Amino acid sequence: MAGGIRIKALSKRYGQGETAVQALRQVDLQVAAGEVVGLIGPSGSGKSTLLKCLGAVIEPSSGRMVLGDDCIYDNGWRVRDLRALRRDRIGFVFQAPYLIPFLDVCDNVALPAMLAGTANAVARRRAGELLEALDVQHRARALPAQLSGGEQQRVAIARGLINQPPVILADEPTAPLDSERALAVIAILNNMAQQFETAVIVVTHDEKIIPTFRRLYQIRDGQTRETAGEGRPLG
Ligand SMILES: Nc1ncnc2c1ncn2[C@@H]1O[C@H](COP(=O)(O)OP(=O)(O)OP(=O)(O)O)[C@@H](O)[C@H]1O
Repeated sequence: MAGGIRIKALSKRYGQGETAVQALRQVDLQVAAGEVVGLIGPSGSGKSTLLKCLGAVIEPSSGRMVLGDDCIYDNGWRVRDLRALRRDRIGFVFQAPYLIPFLDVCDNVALPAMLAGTANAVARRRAGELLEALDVQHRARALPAQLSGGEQQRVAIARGLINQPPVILADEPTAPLDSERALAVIAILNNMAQQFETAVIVVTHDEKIIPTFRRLYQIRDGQTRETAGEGRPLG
């Protein structure tokens, strides 16, 4: 597989001895470039732990993860610079947009590219293109507080895409949005996935968007099960 992400027999245990918690047990998951999958499961089932392992925020206890053609973890071995990996190859979209209040929309989007060493003018031009693709270019000079919730979330998606990461991890990206805006965000993630060949994983409890996924992973007690989704059309 040229792009995308896959994990094999990934396990994560927190702590030691009697108080240890086995949060993930031999999880397998595979998302191709251009694909959007849902990850659902009850509270405490391991969703956040899985997302943090996929995002190289925490290290799994065992198992293998491959991003594109590169092995990231392999049973105790790991790539040296997880920080660079997170910055350059993983896009995060959260429930709250976490925009920087004193930077305008364009600079909020451009910042991760600037931090990765892209010249400011190039980063801002790329930010402008993404804002256009997400239909918020008219708000480029506004401060985040001047935007609606849906606009802020689109800006956060643009920021997640600025370094053209092969993987986007979205944690409850539609929770605060009404039905129409929630479906619009999922439509955008689908378009972006296809346009930029990005693998997108959406953790969600949101009943409004679950029927839109073609493929879902259900997680329970740290184990995943792959199911076919309804794949309901988005527009
Ligand atoms: N840092 C930690 N130390 C110890 N145990 C943890 C830690 N983080 C999570 N856990 C435990 O691991 C299990 C999985 O937690 P996780 O946060 O991944 O679940 P979740 O599905 O994301 O839950 P929610 O939907 O409530 O956020 C739970 O039993 C939780 O108590």
